[in-house]
Amino acid sequence: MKTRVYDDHAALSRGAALALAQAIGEKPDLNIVVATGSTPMDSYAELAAMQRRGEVNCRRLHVFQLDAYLDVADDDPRSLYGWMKRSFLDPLEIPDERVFRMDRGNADPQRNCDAHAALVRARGGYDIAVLGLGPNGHLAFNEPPSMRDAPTRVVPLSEESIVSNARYWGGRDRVPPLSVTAGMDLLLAAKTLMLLVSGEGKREILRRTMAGPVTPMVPSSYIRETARSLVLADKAALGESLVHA
Ligand SMILES: N[C@@H]1[C@@H](O)[C@H](O)[C@@H](COP(=O)(O)O)O[C@@H]1O
Repeated sequence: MKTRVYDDHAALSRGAALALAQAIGEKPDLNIVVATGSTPMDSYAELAAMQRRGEVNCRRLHVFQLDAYLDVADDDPRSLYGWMKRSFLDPLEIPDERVFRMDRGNADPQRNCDAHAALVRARGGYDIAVLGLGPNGHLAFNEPPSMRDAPTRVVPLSEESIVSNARYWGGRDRVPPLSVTAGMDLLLAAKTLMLLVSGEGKREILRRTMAGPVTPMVPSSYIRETARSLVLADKAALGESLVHA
């Protein structure tokens, strides 16, 4: 695991966009899986601004969906696909045929998960995973406890995730209770795993991610086991002890 420290959220977003642009410049059709959530939104906007200036071309990327709420249709604006479309696919002008959704059309959602994981593997795995850090250390919707080899699967949302997503749904009772998520196995196998972390509210869980025990109770702690992981964090998230570590 490597760490890059940024002064604030704006610098983190520019740094993440630059890192992505460099990788895309080297391999324009790379396989990327992208988080929704608030943290990476400005990074995606920076990347889109770079594309408008002709500094990067993201139109040939292969984009994989990271997670989804079960039983929420893709055309619902609150779906995670809808969020990815607005924040990443549309601004970067990525055509539909280069996007791999977590197809939830099958009556058996686990079969969809298995098929999606097989597709990711058949296409060579993720080159880049852009991830956010859940309040309880979840990556995508790999809620604690999740082992390092947890597969792509249906997962009930944890209480922490329900609370943190309640603002998007108009109250905790309206948050969909089930999700599908890319597995820890796929995410940890990414050639580059970028974890974006911003703000003081993430300080304690980032400390546990980087310096606590490696444990299924903090799924994000497994990123320490691979040299292919990169934490991009602002000083507010890192706090004094980790900034100077
Ligand atoms: N399932 C999503 C994750 O993909 C996201 O990365 C994380 C952090 O979200 P945020 O960046 O808003 O803190 O929580 C959500 O529940």
